[in-house]
Amino acid sequence: MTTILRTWDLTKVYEEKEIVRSVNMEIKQGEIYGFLGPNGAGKTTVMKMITNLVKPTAGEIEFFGDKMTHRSYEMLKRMGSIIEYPVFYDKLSARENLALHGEYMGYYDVKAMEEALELVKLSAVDKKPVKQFSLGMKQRLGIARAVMTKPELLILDEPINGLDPLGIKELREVFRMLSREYGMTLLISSHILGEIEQIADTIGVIREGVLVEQLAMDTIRNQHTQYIELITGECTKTVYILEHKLGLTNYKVLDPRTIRIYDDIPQLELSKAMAEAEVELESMSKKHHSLEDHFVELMGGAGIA
Ligand SMILES: Nc1ncnc2c1ncn2[C@@H]1O[C@H](COP(=O)(O)OP(=O)(O)OP(=O)(O)O)[C@@H](O)[C@H]1O
Repeated sequence: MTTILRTWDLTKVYEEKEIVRSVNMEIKQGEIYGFLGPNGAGKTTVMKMITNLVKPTAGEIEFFGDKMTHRSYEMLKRMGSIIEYPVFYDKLSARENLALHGEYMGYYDVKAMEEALELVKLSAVDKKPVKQFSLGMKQRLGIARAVMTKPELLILDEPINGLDPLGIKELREVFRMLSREYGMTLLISSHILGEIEQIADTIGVIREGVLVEQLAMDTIRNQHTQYIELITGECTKTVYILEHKLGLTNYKVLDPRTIRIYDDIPQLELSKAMAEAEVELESMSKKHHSLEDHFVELMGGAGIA
């Protein structure tokens, strides 16, 4: 897969504080990259640097292998974005807004405009001024405006923020359509895991300006599947059996009574070994380590789900 965007040690300092710290992000062509992190983690700042709204303090950004500078106008034309809230002429209709934008961008193409409105299901909303639009409609119009010029990379900062469940569902369908049918690459930020995990191919997690994880969703799902949880009053003895009798290494002692085993071992074999060593177990159960658990751990307990 071709890399469309890569950042090398991207850093931003505001008032002597590193808001973004050496971020190495890699976005592949055609994927949906979910950029996840709690409020204030630095997502918007990274996106602003990518779209040339803010100058990096250090580090580099490459778009299709070419280094970006603040004069890379041709590269920037190949990106579409909505950073923070989209602003419109609110007395004008959706079509009038798109037409104005097209003229301004030197890209007046009625067919592209109609296609964009169709894509976000706004083509039937004819004369209504934008000020009468719901938040979801405004977000969709923002997307229509951003995709009208057929960008290769679409950057959306918290597009789902404030939307009701129906609005979220509609937007998700738009994202999938853009990715699958138009082959567009999407970088979407959110502080809510549930919104991102359903659509992202890759997830990048940012915490206090540091990219703490960047992995394919499939890998994350496979890594965090099942484990066996043991509750026992004889933790030390149990650990000894796990290591020396069963040769297990991938386990975690959660507290003096709870052990989680991530190694793949049949429960029967485990209980037999414990019985032979006369270890008393209060319980043994197979459990699922949810993605939510994983991300909450990764964020150091910050609620992002
Ligand atoms: N121009 C600025 N000057 C000083 N500090 C700033 C500036 N812009 C952002 N910050 C600070 O940088 C930090 C990261 O902000 P940023 O908006 O990038 O985070 P975020 O992850 O997008 O969060 P949110 O979802 O709340 O916008 C915050 O602490 C913010 O106060």
